[in-house]
Amino acid sequence: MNNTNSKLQAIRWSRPKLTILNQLELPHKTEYIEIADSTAGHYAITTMQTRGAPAIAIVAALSLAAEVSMMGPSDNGEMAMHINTRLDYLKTSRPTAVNLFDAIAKLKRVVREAQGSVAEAYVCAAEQMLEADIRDNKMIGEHGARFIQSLGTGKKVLTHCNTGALATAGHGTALGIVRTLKPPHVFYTETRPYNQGARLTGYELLVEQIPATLVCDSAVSALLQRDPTIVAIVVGADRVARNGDTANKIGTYQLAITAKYHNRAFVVAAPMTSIDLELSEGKGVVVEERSEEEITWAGGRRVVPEGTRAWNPSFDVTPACLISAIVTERGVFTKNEGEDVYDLATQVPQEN
Ligand SMILES: CSC[C@H]1O[C@H](OP(=O)(O)O)[C@H](O)[C@@H]1O
Repeated sequence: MNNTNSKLQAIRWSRPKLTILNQLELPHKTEYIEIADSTAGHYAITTMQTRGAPAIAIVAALSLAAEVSMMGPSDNGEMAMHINTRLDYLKTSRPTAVNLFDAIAKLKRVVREAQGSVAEAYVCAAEQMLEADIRDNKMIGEHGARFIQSLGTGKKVLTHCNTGALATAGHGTALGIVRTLKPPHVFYTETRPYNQGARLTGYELLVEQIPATLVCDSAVSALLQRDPTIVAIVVGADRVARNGDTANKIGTYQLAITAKYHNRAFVVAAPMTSIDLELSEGKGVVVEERSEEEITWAGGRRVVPEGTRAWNPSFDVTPACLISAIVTERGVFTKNEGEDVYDLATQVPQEN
């Protein structure tokens, strides 16, 4: 149900059992761990055993679906109160990706409007999120591939972080465009300090047998200077504001700057679940800051002098003026002539 390649199923759901691929162990070990309830779901998200804006929302929703499925018959009122309390707890797992908050708001509405069993209504809604994400990603892949091809045939692209099947329910967003496009070559960044690129995107591209080269985050400007056939940088998103400002993995902003300087397209791939139409601009995004140890330790030991301090923001915000196009499942959106910002509330057709 989740995606075409079983090696790349980040999330496995067969009611009432949820298992996730422990991404802290990749690429050395392919280990699936069972998530039996919302406490385990919160832990898996906070520790980044599972990560990626869409995947975070889906694992949160399904972790509570697993819990609810095992609770047996209960009063609808009590079940609704339990579900809402646990959804509020899951909200505290990570602050930046809007997908989690969007999913929780939708699930609370399902509980409020349930006609029969609240538990059944909740579990069905959580299951539908898994299926919808794959559908959306396939559409993003189609729209995005066509857009990149319009920039010139047989061109190479560069991507950042991991936005593939390991960050979603399957196929992926920016890496979903790469999967659909199948460019002659893909460059991907390490994406320090968690190394989503080196460990996860590299793993996906090797499994899919797409020709690719890993580069350090710091090598991208030199690479664009050296290789004019890299036609676009394609990245994912954790939260896109109404004006197009985009919060994404740390390092994205400087990729957008160098893309602009080297006159290459800078493309954001974002399902509607990553677009926050209630946020007018990027200034309002809460950027998660993670532990210094994610930078100062590696392989279980300190790799810097004792006493080193580190700043470890997990995301940055790229201004809309640096973004050439925003690819969603509903189409590709560009800024109007002479405009430095988008108006996604009017540009993107709303769900009927
Ligand atoms: C389609 S994944 C979107 C987004 O999530 C990643 O962050 P993290 O690995 O910390 O969860 C990265 O920012 C991706 O671009």
